Amino acid sequence: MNCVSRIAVGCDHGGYRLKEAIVRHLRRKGLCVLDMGAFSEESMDYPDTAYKVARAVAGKRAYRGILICKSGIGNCIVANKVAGVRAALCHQLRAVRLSRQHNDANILVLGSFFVKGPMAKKMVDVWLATPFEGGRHARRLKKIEKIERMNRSR
Ligand SMILES: O=C(CO)[C@H](O)[C@H](O)[C@H](O)COP(=O)(O)O
Repeated sequence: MNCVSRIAVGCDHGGYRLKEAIVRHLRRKGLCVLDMGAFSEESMDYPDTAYKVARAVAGKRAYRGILICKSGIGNCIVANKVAGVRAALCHQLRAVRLSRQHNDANILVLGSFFVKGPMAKKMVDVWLATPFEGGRHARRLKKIEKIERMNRSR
């Protein structure tokens, strides 16, 4: 099992079933998965797991993260509060590719109300396989990092 490229995965109750399917999919591919919950469909608060996954990615305990809730919106809001995280909420394959090519997204956020099993797995595969293009996009990410530093100093 490839634990060098550990992927942290998290969800709330609304994303639980899809999270379970994606965790199985990743493990079948031989990837090392850090399943940070939720572990049932019992109602819970998405910030709890979204923050754990974001910290795991920002802290380099996972090289990528995947977050799932009903819309994906709340998870994305939480994850992007953590410096070093570039979380992208995607409902289409094209957005998934662009999130990697242009934004070097390190967390993929999915909404279970918008994306179902087979497409979600395809999106994850594309997301993991698509490289960052660098160049002008790297210049823009440096500006985001500068904003993060300025925010920390306030
Ligand atoms: O973050 C969200 C909304 O922006 C997620 O979609 C949650 O899954 C959703 O808010 C949960 O709603 P519920 O009525 O408490 O199940």
